[in-house]
Amino acid sequence: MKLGLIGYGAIGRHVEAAGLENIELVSVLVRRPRQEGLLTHEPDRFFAHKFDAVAECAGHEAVSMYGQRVLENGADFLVTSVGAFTDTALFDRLLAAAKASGRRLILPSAGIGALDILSSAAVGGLESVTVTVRKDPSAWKGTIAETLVDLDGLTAPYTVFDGPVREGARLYPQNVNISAAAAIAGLGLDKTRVVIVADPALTTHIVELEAKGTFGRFTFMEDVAVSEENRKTGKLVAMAMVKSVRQLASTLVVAA
Ligand SMILES: NC(=O)C1=CN([C@@H]2O[C@H](COP(=O)(O)OP(=O)(O)OC[C@H]3O[C@@H](n4cnc5c(N)ncnc54)[C@H](OP(=O)(O)O)[C@@H]3O)[C@@H](O)[C@H]2O)C=CC1
Ligand SMILES: O=C([O-])CC(=O)C(=O)O
Repeated sequence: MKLGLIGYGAIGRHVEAAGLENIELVSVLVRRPRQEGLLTHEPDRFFAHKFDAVAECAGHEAVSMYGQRVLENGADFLVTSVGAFTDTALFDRLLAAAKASGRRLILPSAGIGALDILSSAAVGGLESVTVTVRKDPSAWKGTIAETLVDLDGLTAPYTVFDGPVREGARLYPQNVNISAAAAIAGLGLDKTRVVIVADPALTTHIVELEAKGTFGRFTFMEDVAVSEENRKTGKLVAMAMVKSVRQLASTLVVAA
């Protein structure tokens, strides 16, 4: 199968570098102008290829700029920047494009676990779902958090957001896409709560997911090393994308 990649940063580079059996990576779309190897910044060059699947690891803007084109050209679209779907019109447009072309919009597990339990529990009905994301203050640089608190001066944990995922994932587009994935798997973007914390004691990303429903309840916690390339992104995300891409061409699929 032929794969396209959008984004060649902390996530995309690792997908390119990974062994992908039965998968040929044919082109990588980036933003800053360059043409080297498989890389191009020109969308028309990228879309001149025929893909079976395109994996986005680039950001919300890339989902809205290229998602429809990917699906209309007959490829499945794997989205890591799931927070882009806080824009309902975009989400509906991509779902309609996928349906019309008989392809799939795939939301990989990426930086969060337990989406398998959550989506199973949603079948029977959920009462409450909360995602808590804690990162060190540097991860919140360049975000609206800088207007709320002096990130460099923090000596104790500070909650920079507590509310519905639809708002939190829009305000922190590079940091809490996992909350949008959990919301879409479970109670939806408006009823799922996200708590976002800058914690100066941390050197890792701590993510907690708590859910209650007809099935019972579960709590999930992960303590994830920070990627060297991007302090906003955990190392698990690239590993998970390699797993999700490999599954596209794999005979055995675990945790689908
Ligand atoms: N679901 C999840 O668990 C997670 C999702 N994410 C999402 O993944 C995204 C990428 O993360 P990460 O790899 O750490 O980010 P990086 O900043 O390390 O890399 C981003 C890459 O995307 C490219 N890019 C950005 N915008 C565009 C665009 N409009 N068109 C084409 N290419 C573009 C950049 O191009 P260039 O090289 O030219 O600058 C760069 O190669 C995040 O912004 C976030 O939305 C991140 C972490 C977890
Ligand atoms: O890797 C993480 O910490 C999760 C992340 O950035 C995101 O969901 O956007």
